[in-house]
Amino acid sequence: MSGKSLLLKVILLGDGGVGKSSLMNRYVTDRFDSQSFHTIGVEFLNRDLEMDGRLVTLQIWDTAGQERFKSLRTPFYRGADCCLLTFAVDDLQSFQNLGCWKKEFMYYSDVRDPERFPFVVLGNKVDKEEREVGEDEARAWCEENGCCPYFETSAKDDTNVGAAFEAAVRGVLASEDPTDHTLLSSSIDLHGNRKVARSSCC
Ligand SMILES: Nc1nc2c(ncn2[C@@H]2O[C@H](COP(=O)(O)OP(=O)(O)OP(=O)(O)O)[C@@H](O)[C@H]2O)c(=O)[nH]1
Ligand SMILES: [Mg+2]
Repeated sequence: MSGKSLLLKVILLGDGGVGKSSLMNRYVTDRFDSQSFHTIGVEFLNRDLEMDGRLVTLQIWDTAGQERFKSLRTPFYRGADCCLLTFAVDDLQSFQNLGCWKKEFMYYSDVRDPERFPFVVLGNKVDKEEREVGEDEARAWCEENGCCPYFETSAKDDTNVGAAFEAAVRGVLASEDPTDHTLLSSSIDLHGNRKVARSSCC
């Protein structure tokens, strides 16, 4: 296994309140807060994982879904390797807005190859009894919008959260030349302090 870690930037988009911050926190810290506050602007957390013998550092960017924060979040779309479009299954409007989120991402991210860019769709809050969006309906949207993978998740119950983020990594590794990505290498200095050096391979 290579000692260098591939740095992948994934970005969580979707309406305010669908659970983006909760999904990121569940995946990175394995915690859930039933009283979480709306995000202002963007926040990010890293998680290391191993996929098919490769070390990957997943840099998860969590954005504010509320419209009033649009100008704070859009500058962070550039350089994303994958976009996780998120809605809540108990909120029809958040599902109907998926197309707008995709458009907003495409407009501001300026991706090199829009046809091949990997999206993953997450229908969150499946632990809730009352649903406004059926699984079939969500899968049909994904089929019509580039056949992106779909996951029914619950940040609360930890349902499919890891699977969704891992699908994002698989999507990136399958869609692009992985040598395009930034490599992080661990090195030891002469004084014995461990440091992380950032180096680009291209
Ligand atoms: N039942 C249930 N509640 C959830 C789930 N995920 C998030 N929530 C709750 O939904 C509310 C909003 O969650 P957030 O994670 O803050 O939503 P967000 O998408 O980050 O919202 P913005 O930051 O405004 O864009 C909080 O009260 C969470 O506790 C889930 O899977 N199930
Ligand atoms: Mg948030």
